[in-house]
Parts: sequence; structure tokens; C-alpha cells
Amino acid sequence: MIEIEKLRIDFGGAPVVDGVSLAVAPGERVGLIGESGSGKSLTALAVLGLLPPGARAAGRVAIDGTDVLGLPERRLARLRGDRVAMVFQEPMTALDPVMRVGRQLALVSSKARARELLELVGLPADTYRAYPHQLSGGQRQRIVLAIALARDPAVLICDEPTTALDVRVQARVLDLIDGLAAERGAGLLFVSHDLAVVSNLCSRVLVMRAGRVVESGPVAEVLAAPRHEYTAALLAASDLEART
Ligand SMILES: Nc1ncnc2c1ncn2[C@@H]1O[C@H](COP(=O)(O)OP(=O)(O)OP(=O)(O)O)[C@@H](O)[C@H]1O
Repeated sequence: MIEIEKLRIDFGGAPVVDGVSLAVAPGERVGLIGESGSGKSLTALAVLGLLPPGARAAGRVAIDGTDVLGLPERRLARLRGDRVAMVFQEPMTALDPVMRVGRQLALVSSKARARELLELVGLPADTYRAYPHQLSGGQRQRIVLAIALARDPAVLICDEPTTALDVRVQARVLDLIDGLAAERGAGLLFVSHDLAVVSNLCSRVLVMRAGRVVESGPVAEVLAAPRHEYTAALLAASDLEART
């Protein structure tokens, strides 16, 4: 369970995340949308204690009731992976380029589990011995997903996990995230600028603009009758028709 209350992040100047509150209960799927620079990624990173240097965070961020803001790295590291795991936009940043991917999986689980995880994300067994550069973007993102799921986190955070992939591969990776999260009853915090993706995957959505949440609610309601003109503009710019 993730709880964020009145989160405020700045880099010494004006806040770039301002008064954001949201919660992800076990099995719940929450989408966080908004244009580039609206504060989505920083909000997600704050949950894992992975804010960039110079960032100052205030408010409350809790994982299963444990406050993570200001928690020592040693304790944060334990929560990461076990309770909450993250899949980033660019898989190469999450993988070690000079280590075979099977070994990277085994490091967070075991050799036998690594082989199971490969199968779980739909990769052939011989992928175990591949280096990241020998895989396609979609395959690399499957590995990152396998690493994220290795310790059965209660909540999976995905930050634009398919933006770098072509459309067909994108759909398959999203299906995989959808299926695996459902199978495990994992909660999902899904960061995206893509309203269509969020409406397929999530039951609730929060819309961010310039660091603030400007609208939130059940996806169907927000899309059927956006109350904020910014949400209406996002909707108009997406492939979705207003669902009236
Ligand atoms: N390392 C940093 N140093 C200074 N300012 C930063 C830093 N990282 C982010 N910011 C500021 O915080 C704002 C929010 O960034 P964030 O990455 O959360 O946006 P986002 O909504 O995830 O955008 P995108 O969709 O492009 O990833 C940015 O507009 C930027 O001004």
C-alpha cells in the first residue's frame, strides 16, 4: 500500500510537485497522467526514495505505513523490490550492460527462479545467457519487468514503461503488465502521458499539471465528463473520444 499526502518537492526554488496526495491500495490500479514536466516522475520516484540529488521533499510518503521520506538508504533498499518495485521508461538504465540478463535476475532471486521469471514474461530459456545489448527494446523491458516482479512486490510502479517501444511491442508489454499484476493481485501506479493506455489499464486516474493534481476520480467518470479544461484538452489530443 502506497500513501502520499501533500507531497511537495522543490530544488531550492518554486515547488515542482505541490500538494500531491494519492493512495494505491493492494490490487488497485491508479493512473497518473499529465504533460511533460508536470511532476509525474518525481512523484513516483519519491515513493522509492530515488529523487535526484538536490531535490527536497516534504509531506508524507508511506509504504505499508512506513514513512519513507528521510528513511536511511539501508531500510529503503529493503522496501524496494520487496514491497514496491519500479519499471522505468528506458530499460537500459535499469540493466547492467556487461552482465548476462539471467544473472541479473538471479541476483534478485535465485538461478531457478530466474528461469521461471523468464518464462513468466514470455522469453525463451536461452535469453538467460544474453547480454542486454543482444536483446530488442521489448525484450529488455520484459527483463526489467521480470526483475521488478522477482520478489513479488505489493505495488508495481511503471513510469512510461512502453514509450520507447514501437506500437505493436508496446501493446504486448502492456498486456503482460496487465496480466501479471492481475495474477498477483499487485497494485499498480502507472505514470503516462497517454490517456488511452491509462483508461485501458487503470480504474482511477489523477491528472497533474504544473506540479498539482487538477482532477482525479474513476477513469470512466473523468473521461466521460472531464471537469477541468486541461483534462478535456488532454482527451481531445488523445485517440480517445469523450465517452458520453
Ligand atoms: N534533477 C532535476 N533538477 C532540477 N529540476 C528538476 C529535476 N528533475 C525534474 N525537475 C523539474 O521538475 C519538473 C517535473 O519533472 P518530472 O520529471 O516529474 O515531470 P514528468 O511529468 O514526469 O515529465 P515527463 O513526462 O517528461 O517525464 C520538471 O519540469 C523540472 O522542471
